[in-house]
Amino acid sequence: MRDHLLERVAEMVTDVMESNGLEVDDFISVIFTATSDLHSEFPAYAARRLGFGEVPLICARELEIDGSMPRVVRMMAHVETDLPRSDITHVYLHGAAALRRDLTRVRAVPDDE
Ligand SMILES: O=C(O)C(=O)C[C@]1(C(=O)O)C=C[C@@H](O)C=C1
Repeated sequence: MRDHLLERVAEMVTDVMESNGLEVDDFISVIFTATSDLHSEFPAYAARRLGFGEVPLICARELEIDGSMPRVVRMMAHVETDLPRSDITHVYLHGAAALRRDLTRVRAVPDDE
């Protein structure tokens, strides 16, 4: 369970970086949220293992809204980039690909990949 969370968070952080041409030094800070059914590890630990040791990180609980998708880790990154907001790629992996089909620049990876 813990390994799965660490692996999936590392996949998310890496994909956000690759999809937006970002390096660790471009990150000002990152907020992770996890749904209240996730207990095995802090998502920030996965980021630290990728070299984010000097980037301010924090983990928080997602709101428990009735009917919302379980077992989701989200990240909001504050970054230095020359990309205009419209060119930022938002990454939704596995089951989370269903969350924001309205975004125009989204890189969604379905659950079976
Ligand atoms: O983007 C997501 O991950 C969503 O679930 C959508 C949404 C939103 O309505 O904008 C909902 C809850 C999250 O806290 C963040 C964003």
